[in-house]
Amino acid sequence: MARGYPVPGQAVQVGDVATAGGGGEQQPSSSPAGKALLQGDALAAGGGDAASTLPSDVEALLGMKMVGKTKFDFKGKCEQMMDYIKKLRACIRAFQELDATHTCEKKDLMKQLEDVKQSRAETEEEMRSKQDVLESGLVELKSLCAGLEERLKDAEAQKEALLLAREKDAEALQAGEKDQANLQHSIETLQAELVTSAQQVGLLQDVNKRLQEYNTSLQQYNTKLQSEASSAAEVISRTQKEKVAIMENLSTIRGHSTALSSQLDTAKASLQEKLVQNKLLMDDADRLRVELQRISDDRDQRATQVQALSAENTMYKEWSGKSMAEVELLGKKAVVLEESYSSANEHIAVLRQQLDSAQQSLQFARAQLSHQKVEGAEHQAQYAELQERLVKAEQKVQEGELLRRKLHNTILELKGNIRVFCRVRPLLPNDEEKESMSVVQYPTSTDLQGDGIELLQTTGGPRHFFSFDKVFGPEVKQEHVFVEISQLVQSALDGYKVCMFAYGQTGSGKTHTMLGNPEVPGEGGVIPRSLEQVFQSSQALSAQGWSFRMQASMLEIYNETIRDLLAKAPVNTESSKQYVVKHDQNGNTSVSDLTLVDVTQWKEVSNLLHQASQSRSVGKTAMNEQSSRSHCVFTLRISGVNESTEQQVHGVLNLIDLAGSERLSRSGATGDRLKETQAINKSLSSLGDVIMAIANKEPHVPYRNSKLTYLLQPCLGGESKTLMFVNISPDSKSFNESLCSLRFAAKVNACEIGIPRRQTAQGPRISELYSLPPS
Ligand SMILES: Nc1ncnc2c1ncn2[C@@H]1O[C@H](COP(=O)(O)OP(=O)(O)OP(=O)(O)O)[C@@H](O)[C@H]1O
Repeated sequence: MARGYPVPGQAVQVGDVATAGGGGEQQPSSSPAGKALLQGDALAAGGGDAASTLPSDVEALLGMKMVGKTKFDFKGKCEQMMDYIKKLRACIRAFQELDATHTCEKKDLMKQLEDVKQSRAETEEEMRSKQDVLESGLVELKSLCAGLEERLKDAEAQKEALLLAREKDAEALQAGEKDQANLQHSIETLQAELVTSAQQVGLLQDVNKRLQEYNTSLQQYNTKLQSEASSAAEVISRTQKEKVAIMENLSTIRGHSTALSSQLDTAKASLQEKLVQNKLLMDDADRLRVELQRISDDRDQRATQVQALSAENTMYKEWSGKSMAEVELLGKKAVVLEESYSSANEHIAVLRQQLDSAQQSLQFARAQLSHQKVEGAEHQAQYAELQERLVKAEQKVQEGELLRRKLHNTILELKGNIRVFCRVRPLLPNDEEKESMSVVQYPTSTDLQGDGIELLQTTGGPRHFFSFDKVFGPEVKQEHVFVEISQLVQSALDGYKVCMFAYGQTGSGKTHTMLGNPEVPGEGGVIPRSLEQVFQSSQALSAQGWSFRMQASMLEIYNETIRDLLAKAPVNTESSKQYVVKHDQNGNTSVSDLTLVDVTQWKEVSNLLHQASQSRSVGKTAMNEQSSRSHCVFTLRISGVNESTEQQVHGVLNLIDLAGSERLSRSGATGDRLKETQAINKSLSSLGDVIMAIANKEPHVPYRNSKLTYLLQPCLGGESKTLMFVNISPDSKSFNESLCSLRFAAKVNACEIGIPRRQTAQGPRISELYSLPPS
């Protein structure tokens, strides 16, 4: 830790609390002394490779013993000590440089890591968006393609239906044509038949005519035969007459008559034959007439048929004409459909081309993606490597930090000073001035960063610079504050007496720092965090044979009276008890009648803290809604035994939230509040007197002037490792109080109280047996 230590002899004022003395207020300066120390120093000479050689050297350095020429060669020992401190400082500077290098390297690595992360995130984002676009395009194309394929299917189905219909129509047409041809043929046949029938009719008419003629001739022949029969009868009569005559000539004529009778019979037979023939001819004529009638009927029927067929033919011709039109229409439709089919085919081809190109671009994108995945994997590997390096760097930084703290602690132990941490609270909404301005500034020069604080009045005037072991700004969280004190807490388990107290004006954040709000995660202050750490570490140590007994007590000093905050009876009613503070020869402090509670885990302590907070004297003041009107002391006594090594340790952890100093002129307190304020200011003033006496190395230190200073005697007198938080309100109205507090803290910081003692039988420090939680 590179910080300017107070220059002895410089004027310090402790304001209301402390009187003027030598001190810690400084002008800002970066000390070149450290560099000078390094020059010629064996450790610093390592330069760039100090990191590799330093830890073992440091261990050697830490193990170094001061040996004088003789037992009483204090001067020699002192010189060695000074030399040793110089080396340690040089070592710390080397570690700080190493630390700075590691921090830079860490920052670089973090930056690289961030860059890689960002570029990777960008690439991934780009790829993702590209992939999204392509995938959405592909999905669109696929859906379009699917739509078109569906349409194509529909069109094909339509086309097939149309082709089927066309085929059917063509078949129907063919059938129609066939029918037409058949009909034509049958018409022709019928026409031929008609012609034949007409010819037959003509023939039959001819036959009829000829038969009529034949009939007429037969009738004429009959008439002739009848005329011949009458002429034959006349002949007979004449013959008769002649018979007579002839009878006379009968014999003659009889012969002649028999001849004539036979001739008549023959004629009669021939006539009969002719009649039969006539009848037959008449029958023939009738039959022919009937036949003619049938033929003419047939002809009529055929003519009707022909007419019907010609009508049917005409109708069919009309119908076939119509179906031809339909066929034509269907053909046209088919042509149109074929056209749309071919255009759909073309469209599909175009879409297929598009799909192909989209698939190609998708493939390309996939290739790009896989390429980028490979790149991503490379980035990942780089990232992992960087992270590994980062982890290593962080480890180095942590190791360096641990070693730095160890060295720093060793120096402080050797110096025998009270350590002082300054904490500035943020401006609060209820700070008196609405537009209150901070009067606090922090030096930015690297060797003072985190250690320096400047106070300057808003109205101008001189700057007041102070440096402490650590300065926490308003933004610093509880956990970061605790990181800085965790080593000190650990010392309690090592058998040291550890005392931490918070000092500052009322409302400056003492209770916030010491107790905080343990119920809210991350808001717990030093007390809950220290106890949690102690319990955790003691549990971890049980694996190495350690068993611990821990006892907690809590008291408050209110109006110079001690009150037991863990007493069963209410604090105000147990007046009979006399709480007397005693210190034994080993520097152990006890308070008679004080309740001691065995605790084994944080939960139990948490309940105790809750109980104590109910009993504590708290009131509303003009400066703080919840002002602590007493000094509150939490004590944890730790006794540890290691059965395997027979080691014993007895540590004490004192955590004190002091009441806040306040100016009566500002607080305007009256009545009980006035009495409280006066008691608080008196005890704080006694604390200032004690500090002044120690700082001035006076033979008498007035510890007994107040209960507080008497209780804190072992802590202030060099028996314990002591740390003081000086809490500051940054508002301009609190300038004077802040200046007083800082001056007092600087004085405390300059006090040499001696080297703390460890109460243990033997063996290494417990904290060396296990690693501390990472800071
Ligand atoms: N570092 C901080 N961050 C945020 N708030 C803080 C901080 N320090 C103090 N406060 C707030 O400031 C107020 C006063 O703080 P706190 O009660 O701790 O002061 P105090 O010094 O204990 O006062 P008193 O002496 O009167 O008891 C509280 O509301 C507290 O929450």
